[in-house]
Amino acid sequence: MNSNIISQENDLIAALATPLGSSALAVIRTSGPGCIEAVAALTDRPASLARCPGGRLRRAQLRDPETGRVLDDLMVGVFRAPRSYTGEDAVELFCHGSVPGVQEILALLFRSGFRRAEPGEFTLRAFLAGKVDLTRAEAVQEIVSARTARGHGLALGRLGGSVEAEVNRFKDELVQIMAGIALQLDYPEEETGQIPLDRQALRHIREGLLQLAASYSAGKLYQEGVVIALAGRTNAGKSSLFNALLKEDRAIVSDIPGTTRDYIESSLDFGGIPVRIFDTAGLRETGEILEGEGIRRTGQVLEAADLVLYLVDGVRGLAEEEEDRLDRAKASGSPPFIPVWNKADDRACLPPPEGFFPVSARTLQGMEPLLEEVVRRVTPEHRCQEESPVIDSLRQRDLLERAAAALQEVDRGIQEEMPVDAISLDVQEAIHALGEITGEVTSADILDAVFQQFCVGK
Ligand SMILES: Nc1nc2c(c(=O)[nH]1)N(C=O)[C@@H](CNc1ccc(C(=O)N[C@@H](CCC(=O)O)C(=O)O)cc1)CN2
Ligand SMILES: Nc1nc2c(ncn2[C@@H]2O[C@H](COP(=O)(O)OP(=O)(O)OP(=O)(O)O)[C@@H](O)[C@H]2O)c(=O)[nH]1
Ligand SMILES: [Mg+2]
Repeated sequence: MNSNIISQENDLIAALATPLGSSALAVIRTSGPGCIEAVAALTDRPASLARCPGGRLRRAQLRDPETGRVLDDLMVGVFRAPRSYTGEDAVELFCHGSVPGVQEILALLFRSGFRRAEPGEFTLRAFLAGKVDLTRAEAVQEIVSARTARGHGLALGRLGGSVEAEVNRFKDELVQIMAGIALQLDYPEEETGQIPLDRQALRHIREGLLQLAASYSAGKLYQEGVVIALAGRTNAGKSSLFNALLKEDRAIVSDIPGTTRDYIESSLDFGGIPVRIFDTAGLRETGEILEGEGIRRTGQVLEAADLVLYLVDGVRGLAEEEEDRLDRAKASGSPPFIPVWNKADDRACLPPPEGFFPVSARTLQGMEPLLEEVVRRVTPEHRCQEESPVIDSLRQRDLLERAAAALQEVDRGIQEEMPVDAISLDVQEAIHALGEITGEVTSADILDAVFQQFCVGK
């Protein structure tokens, strides 16, 4: 990875900001000092574009200056420093969404003084220009990768500065406390012998930090989601339940055991949690080669699953080897599973054993309690209040925990009546960690690590 991306701040950069594919429009983003003139020189109206005020759109033809060939008839968005996303001069090209067309335009830009933007480089520049703090910059990528409306809403809140505000509030309180300590260090003669540190206030800040850190489990859940697999013996009704959950006729259902030969995957939104759900080949001892491979692949899916819905055909009942399998899974706790008693609509259905959820994939009876249980099982213990921000960055969580640990040291220091200057070091450590979250204090390595995770063009 490019580790000196920050030192190339003045380069002209360009990237496609939309997916490469056939579409109504495609957006190519460019940024850097002089980029307006550089793009203008590639059009049929260079003078007018070079004089174009910021925040305006102009229609133009893009031409290859060497051959005079027209590459596209497009709209050009002009932004003038510092009033742009990056804080630099910037130009956006709204072209026709043609794959070869877009590729030709990018190639022209790369021959004309632009280089390909690194992942996240536009947002990195916005951060370096002081347009956004690091939590908002991270939120930009979190918005792009959100998979449910809920995840998207939480990320939008972070872009709006919900995490930045909260972290700065904690930091300001600590800076106040630090100021009190500094005063005491400056005027030791006025020392009362009593350290003017409000332990209660410090504890309160520490709890707030830990609560925000703990919100990561919820943030991660809404962002990354969970994997749920349907398992059970052949004919239990896995594919029927899969179709019922997806509300579409996706998997083949038949009364022939072994209908599903390989796993099938789909996506669902379970109360805002993005779910990847797998229907698998039914489990049974078999000598048949093809099915044996299907079962091997079922094993792989089950291992990777966060939660397994284990289906039993309630008409047939539990097989002996099945009871053993469930007992073992229960004892080891892995993979976590919910036992489901299917075909409850059938008059011949046996009463469900203790702990089983009776359902019918056919009539959908019993689905509600089952789905509630699924959501309950995948939701982390920590449920945050609706208004409080939820973080989705491991980096931010680690720094919050580091700040909280430093405050614990402060508390210990006060209790053990350590010298004030020693205690102040831990307060400073906490302030420093919070400053790293917002990017107030940071290093090139940290920035590289953060922006590497971005899309190109963001
Ligand atoms: N065409 C386009 N759409 C976009 C973006 C973009 O960069 N370009 N965005 C990118 O993610 C998002 C919007 N975010 C943006 C943030 C700041 C500025 C900007 O130019 N800010 C200037 C001027 C503000 C103004 O004129 O009112 C500034 O902050 O000074 C633009 C978009 C989503 N939609
Ligand atoms: N009465 C009743 N029949 C069901 C129900 N669910 C599934 N079936 C029937 O059971 C048979 C097997 O269903 P599938 O969904 O294909 O079962 P499976 O577990 O995917 O089977 P394999 O892919 O072979 O492992 C089909 O004939 C379904 O119509 C149910 O809730 N009630
Ligand atoms: Mg099946």
